[in-house]
This record gives sequence, structure tokens and C-alpha cells, in this order.
Amino acid sequence: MDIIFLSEVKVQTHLGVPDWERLTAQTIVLDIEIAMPDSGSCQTDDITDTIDYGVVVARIRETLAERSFKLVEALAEHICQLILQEFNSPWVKIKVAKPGILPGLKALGVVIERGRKTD
Ligand SMILES: Nc1nc2c(c(=O)[nH]1)N=C([C@H](O)[C@@H](O)CO)CN2
Repeated sequence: MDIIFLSEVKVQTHLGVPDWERLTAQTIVLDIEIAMPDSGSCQTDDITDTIDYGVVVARIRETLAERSFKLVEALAEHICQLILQEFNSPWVKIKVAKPGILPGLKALGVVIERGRKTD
């Protein structure tokens, strides 16, 4: 399985359980692994045979600018499903980190992985 990775992607979004936390955008940090449908682009050297990681990052920034979530879990699920469905990836792993939320911690968050359901 060939994987595209996106490391320490900083994104602005409205996120948090208490209402006051979602009033202003905060920076979250994403680490994402995206399985490619096949390894064709390794032979063809053609961007149309792979998942364009620039397009993925732009799409993530777009959706997280529009959406608001209470839980990091729900945000992580949303991004996984978007990548599976819009980019035809068979498998995605994402780490969502909120930096500087609790004293004494650098960051906290979740790691989830999802595969595309087959019939
Ligand atoms: N499992 C989770 N626990 C908590 C979350 C979360 O998203 N998932 N969020 C919060 C608050 O938003 C906190 O980060 C700031 O008040 C608390 N626990």
C-alpha cells in the first residue's frame, strides 16, 4: 500500500465543547496518512494518476473554515470521510491535535483510522 503523508498541517477552525470556545477560530494541527488507490503514478509519473496532496490540503482548509465541531473525534471523522469519498482513497489515518489547551501539556487530541466500506 502506497501512502501520502501530510505532516503538522496547521488549520484554523472553530472547535470545542463549551460554546465560548467555538466563538473564535483556533489553530489545530493535523497529521494525515492517505492510502493511494493504486501505485500507477509511480510508473506513469502523471499527477492525474494519483491523489494531488495540494488539492487535499486546500479542501481540508475549506471545509474546516466552513464547519464547526464540538469534539476532535467528530472533526477527525469528518476529514476521514471526506478523503475516502472525494479522493477515492481506500484508507486514511488522522491525528488531530489541539495545542496549548491544558496546562502542562504540549497538545492533546485523537488518532483514528478508517477504511472505505466495500459492498
Ligand atoms: N475526548 C474529548 N474530550 C474533550 C474534548 C474533545 O474534543 N474530545 N474537548 C474538550 C474541550 O473542548 C477542551 O479542549 C477545552 O475546553 C474537553 N474534553
